[in-house]
Order: sequence, then C-alpha cells, then structure tokens
Amino acid sequence: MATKDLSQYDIESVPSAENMRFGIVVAEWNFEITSALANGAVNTLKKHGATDENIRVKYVPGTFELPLGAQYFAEMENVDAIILLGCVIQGETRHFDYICDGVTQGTIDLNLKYNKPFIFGVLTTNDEQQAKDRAGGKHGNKGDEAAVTAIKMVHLKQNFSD
Ligand SMILES: Nc1c(NC[C@H](O)[C@H](O)[C@H](O)CO)[nH]c(=O)[nH]c1=O
Ligand SMILES: CC(=O)[C@@H](O)COP(=O)(O)O
Repeated sequence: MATKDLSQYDIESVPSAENMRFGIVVAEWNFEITSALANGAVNTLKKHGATDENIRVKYVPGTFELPLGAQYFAEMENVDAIILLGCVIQGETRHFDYICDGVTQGTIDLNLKYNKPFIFGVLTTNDEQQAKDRAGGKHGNKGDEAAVTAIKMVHLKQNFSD
C-alpha cells in the first residue's frame, strides 16, 4: 500500500487556530529529523491562524521523555493541545520496541488523564532514510500532520455540544 503523503490534506476541513494555544515537546535525539518535524508543525499551526505567542516549544533528551515533557505542559501551562515530536530509528537491539511502546502508551494515558489532545507525532522507522522521507521528504512532514490533528481535536472539544 502506498504511503500517505503526510502533508496533503483538505485545507478547507481545518478550522481556524487563531485562538488556540499549543505546546510542542521535541525530542533532541535525531535532532536533524525532529527539528524538521517541529518546523513543519509550527509553520502549519501558523498557516491556520495560530499566533507565535500561542505556540510554546520545549525540548527533552529523547522520545522516551516526551510524555513527561508533555505532562509538564499540561500541569504548568495553559494550552489547548500538546504535540509530541520524536524520531525513533531501529538499532541492533530491542531498545527501539521499548521506547516506541513507552511513548505510545504514555501518550494514550495523557489524553485520557487530562481530557485534552496530546498528539502522537513520533516517527518510528527502520532506518534514517525513512525518517528523512517523513520529515519534509517524499512522504511529507509528520509535523504538519500532527499540527492539523491538534487543531481539529481542539476544535472538536471546543464545539462538541454544537
Ligand atoms: N534510540 C533513540 C532514543 N533513545 C533514547 C531514549 O529516548 C531515552 O532518552 C533514553 O532511553 C533515556 O531514557 N531516543 C530517540 O528519541 N530516538 C532514538 O532513536
Ligand atoms: C532506538 C534506539 O534506542 C537505538 O538507536 C539504540 O540502538 P541499539 O539498539 O543498536 O543499541
């Protein structure tokens, strides 16, 4: 099955993010990739109306620390959604599996604990090229996808009773 282009979406389906507040937590591991994801997310949020002052970016050492960094945002900042951005690349051992499982379950737990969108913007790839392809390469930018998802989920919550 062809890989979806992560940056292709129906622009008309995305609400305005003008009054939305976002936290973005970025893993420093594979920083060439994760910084590209962060740039994609910030640019997409602003493309849909988010303001600079409503976009707060913080960094953690690795993807395994993303859920705690995201929880700091939920506890200490007034944000409507938190985007988690990381890149885990398979090595020689099963460490990859444990990081991916941890960040996945941690993100799910945060969504339900805080009743707030925590968006899973983590690349989990077999090699560096697959990561590059999804951080502004031939398959788009997962940061773009995460930003659009965040905007839609905040809008869903804010307008759920409509
Ligand atoms: N191998 C990768 C890591 N490893 C580091 C962990 O995320 C974590 O920081 C460490 O285990 C200490 O708790 N992190 C990534 O983001 N990407 C990798 O490919
Ligand atoms: C995903 C990882 O932690 C990985 O980069 C570590 O590499 P290795 O499994 O070869 O120790």
